[in-house]
Amino acid sequence: MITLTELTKRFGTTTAVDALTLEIAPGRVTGFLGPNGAGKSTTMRMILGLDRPDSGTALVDGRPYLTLRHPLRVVGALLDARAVHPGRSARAHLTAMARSNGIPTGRVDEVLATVGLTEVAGRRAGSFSLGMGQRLGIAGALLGDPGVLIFDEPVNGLDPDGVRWIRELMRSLAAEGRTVFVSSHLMSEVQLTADQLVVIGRGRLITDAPIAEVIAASSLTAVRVLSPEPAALGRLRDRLVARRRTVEPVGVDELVVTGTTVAEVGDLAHELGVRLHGLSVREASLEQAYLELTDNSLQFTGSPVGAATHPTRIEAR
Ligand SMILES: Nc1ncnc2c1ncn2[C@@H]1O[C@H](COP(=O)(O)OP(=O)(O)OP(=O)(O)O)[C@@H](O)[C@H]1O
Repeated sequence: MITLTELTKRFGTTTAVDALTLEIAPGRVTGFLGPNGAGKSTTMRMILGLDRPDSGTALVDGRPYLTLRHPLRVVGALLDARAVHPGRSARAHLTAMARSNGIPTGRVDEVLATVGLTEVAGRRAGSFSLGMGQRLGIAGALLGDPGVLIFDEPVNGLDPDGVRWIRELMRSLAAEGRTVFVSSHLMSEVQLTADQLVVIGRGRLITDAPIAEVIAASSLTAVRVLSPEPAALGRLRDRLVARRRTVEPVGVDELVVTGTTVAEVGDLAHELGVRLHGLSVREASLEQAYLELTDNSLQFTGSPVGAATHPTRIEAR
């Protein structure tokens, strides 16, 4: 469990993280999203004691990271896969980490096998490809068998096999009851991997909800209703409008409703005795839902190609 309370970090006049209050629960993968500069890395760095909050607290299993006697046994992290001594072998790197955290060195070979690096364990980490470096970073995160895992952009630069491997690893870590907190800019990947979504913009919390709810709440998610009885369909429309749902009639026998669910429309139709010939949902993609959510919090935005201007900074509204 990770608990953030009013967590705040300023760099000069920039408030990178702004009174963030949040609980990241065990047993599921929580995707951490936000536009560039939203404060994701800074939040992760504060959880790991690498940046000091100006105010508020970040606790891992109820304690500040810096008070943990053997931190790797509580929380494992992959922040920057290049943060490895290039002259050391993968095995020597992990062995040094294990020793400094009171972890039996026999564990090193186990994690090397888990991440598929056994064969190259004696090679210098500096000679590793990007994907091998990511795997080594993940081996380090898993070394202490921690209950909490934090990954910052773990699939950056990986090939499709590597991406799938990380997805399956994160799912299995969560299924074992661990807390898995992962940032990414790849929406399709987050949609496949995460259960819960935390979105921040300009350092502030925008959303903390299950992915399915975020998608259902998008204005681009719509329920389509077909009925052979226009008058009855009109009654259904009136009732939905009274509930402040957005209803768009298509001809006399069809409605497209947003801000609702199939269950709500189906139940209402049943209650009003409306005969239905079709009830289906057209789901927004996570990317569409995310873009709607972050529309107001983009810090840097480009102009359409051809407009010949440079990216501009948008001031807070
Ligand atoms: N060490 C630092 N010194 C000064 N400003 C910083 C520092 N670290 C981060 N910032 C600023 O804090 C804000 C949040 O940055 P952060 O890297 O946490 O965002 P992010 O959401 O991880 O972005 P990205 O998706 O681009 O990685 C940005 O405005 C950034 O420029």
